[in-house]
Amino acid sequence: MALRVAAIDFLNPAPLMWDFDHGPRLSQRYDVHLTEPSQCARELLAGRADLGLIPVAALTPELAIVPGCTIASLRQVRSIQLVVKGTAGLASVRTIAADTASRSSVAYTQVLFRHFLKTDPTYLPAKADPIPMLQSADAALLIGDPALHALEHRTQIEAAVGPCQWFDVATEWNTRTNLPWVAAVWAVRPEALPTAAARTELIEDLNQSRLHGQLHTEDLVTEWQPRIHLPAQTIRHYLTQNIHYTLDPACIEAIELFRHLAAEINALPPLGPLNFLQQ
Ligand SMILES: C=C(O[C@@H]1C=C(C(=O)O)C=C[C@H]1O)C(=O)O
Repeated sequence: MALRVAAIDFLNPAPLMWDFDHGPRLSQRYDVHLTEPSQCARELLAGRADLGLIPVAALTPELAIVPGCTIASLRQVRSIQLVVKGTAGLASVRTIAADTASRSSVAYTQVLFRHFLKTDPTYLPAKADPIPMLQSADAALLIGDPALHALEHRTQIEAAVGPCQWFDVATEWNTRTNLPWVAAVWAVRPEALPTAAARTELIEDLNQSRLHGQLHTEDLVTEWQPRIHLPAQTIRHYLTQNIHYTLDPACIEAIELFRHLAAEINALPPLGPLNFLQQ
């Protein structure tokens, strides 16, 4: 039976998805469903998917992280923007309209304000549409492709709502912790992979797909340009410089610190030691 996969319908996971999207090899063994990050986590946790590319904010002790792949950023991610109206900076923010597609970025923003800045803004769930968001709150938290588009349309947005300051949430985290910012990992319900052979095959499939995707950046730029309507150079830079795809020791340390701080401020339940899928 094919493994049911919940994956994210944004540009950033595209390199991880290369082998799923190109050629029949994986399409026979995996049944992929694309949705938004918060929904991927819901599907995995409800047992409607066996494997999910899920926000690190949604990890639970029952799930196992598949080693090797991540959606992270070493410094500037571009696609997680906290747009603050006016010029008074982060300290002035009392209300944030937040994209409901996000789990990790909302929790990182809560850590930023409550732990680091010692303020506690209110979050207003919103659709990813910067002008109405900024008309209804002091700030807007945009994630994924809508954030990349908003950056391209800064002038129009500021013409409608007035001058804004644009904060890159990954940079804010990295400046304060000296660690990468980690958004998502592949996670699995371990009971879906009862044999060592199945676990080894999954780890190899996902890591091979990442390596192949990273070797095909120019093909991804060509494929995504008509889909996302961004300049080729922006897509290329995003896939090669903004997003970091390897779940290395610094990323693991970052997940641990993020979940520890998020639990301390009661933004997320405590997670305990990270659980990795063993071969
Ligand atoms: C880098 C990004 O990371 C995404 C953001 C997530 C979140 O905020 O919960 C989850 C998964 C990632 O694909 C992005 O979408 O911009």
